[in-house]
Amino acid sequence: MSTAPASPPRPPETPAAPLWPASARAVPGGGIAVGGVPLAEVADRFGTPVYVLDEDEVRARARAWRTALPGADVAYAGKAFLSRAMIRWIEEEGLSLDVCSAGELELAVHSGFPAERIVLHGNAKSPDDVRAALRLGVGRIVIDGTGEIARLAALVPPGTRQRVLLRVVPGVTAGAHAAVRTGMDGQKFGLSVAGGEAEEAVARLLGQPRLELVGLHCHLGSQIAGLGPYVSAVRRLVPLLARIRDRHGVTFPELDLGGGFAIAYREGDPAVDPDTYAERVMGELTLECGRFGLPLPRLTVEPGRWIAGPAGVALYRVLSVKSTGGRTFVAVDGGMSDNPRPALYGVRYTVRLAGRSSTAPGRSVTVVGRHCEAGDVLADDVELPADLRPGDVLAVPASGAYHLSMASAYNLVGRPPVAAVSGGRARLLVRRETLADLRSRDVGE
Ligand SMILES: Cc1ncc(COP(=O)(O)O)c(C=O)c1O
Ligand SMILES: N[C@@H](CCCC[NH3+])C(=O)O
Repeated sequence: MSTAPASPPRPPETPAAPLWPASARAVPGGGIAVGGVPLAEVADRFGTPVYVLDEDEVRARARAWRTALPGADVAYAGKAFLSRAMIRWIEEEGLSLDVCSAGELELAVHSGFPAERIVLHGNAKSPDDVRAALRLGVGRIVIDGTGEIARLAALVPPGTRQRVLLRVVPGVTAGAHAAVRTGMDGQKFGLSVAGGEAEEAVARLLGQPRLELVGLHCHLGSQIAGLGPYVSAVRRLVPLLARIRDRHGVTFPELDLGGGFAIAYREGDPAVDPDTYAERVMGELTLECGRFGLPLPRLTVEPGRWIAGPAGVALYRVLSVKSTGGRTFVAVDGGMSDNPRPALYGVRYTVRLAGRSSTAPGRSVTVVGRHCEAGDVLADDVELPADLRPGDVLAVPASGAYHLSMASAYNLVGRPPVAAVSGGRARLLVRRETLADLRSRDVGE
């Protein structure tokens, strides 16, 4: 008999987190409502698959970081999910915005986001990215490599200075999957602290009159469930700041510790709590700066998943229910084209019947997508009612981050729409990608 693997120990500062937006309610007579709107209604009105985004949840989550870290700069990482409405909410909540391409940047600025509150990242910024950043006047550009320094300086108009941060690699291993661990040497982002490349780049940057180096940046990785890695990063970066002060007589006004804060995907998963982050990480930063006689820099954090993820619920319709080889497969009308995360990182989700009630007993099923890969699995061994049938609406919580922003046109299915819910009303934010959209790009013979 096989025994279930023990769940990994949860760091004490990361409590189990709710899976659903705070507004989620059971609908009398069956189903689930979010933002005061029954999910079955959203599915009927906009079709499936459809992504539901709870506006109040996004705003509350954005505010949670600002409240936990008064005086700090909270930059939403737009790669998690970006749309005009999202940009407006983030702007109205007083956050900054982290972008990593001319595309994200142009959308933000053309949606009215103030360019001076934008931070541009990227390990391989194209000439278009850099030109757009300078033309639109972004607040800060994060230098990721030594070769970028002279190239950027050459493009800055004479008589002006561009504020920059330098992305460094503190040598901290953290993150839920190898593909999203960026805090240690041996991966493509940033410059090594241990190898000396970071200090060498600081010296070069300080020699560029058109660049104003305002601080260091690091981003350790994503879906980091504990705070230990952030504390370790502070312990590596503050001594570096002291060495820079001793060598160059410069103290930086800013320190950007990136994002990466974990959310829950399944019942019992841990998540980072902003207040505990503030206590532990600001506490450590204050202590370390005091130890080295450095003034406290203004902290920047860059939460992406933590703000957008739990505010999103994906809705699918069941297309087939099939028992074969000892398993029951429930296939839905979306999958790895709208959510590539299970295939990329082996993540498994929570799935609930959302459109009706059922008194049937539960049975264990595997919820799969409609794409042509056996790895297109949304959830393994989840309990769903035994009377589940084609046409039923299923809801997948924690779907707001890194689904649609990484969605593809695989199998020419078309990317799903996004509907915002708030105060009992639903409205379309992003329309469905149609077959006509897909055909219109195909211009050759
Ligand atoms: C530089 C940078 N900042 C912030 C983030 C946001 O990460 P997360 O969505 O895990 O908070 C990322 C992505 O991992 C990133 O690359
Ligand atoms: N795309 C990853 C996170 C990477 C964050 C970007 N640096 C995910 O879905 O979990």
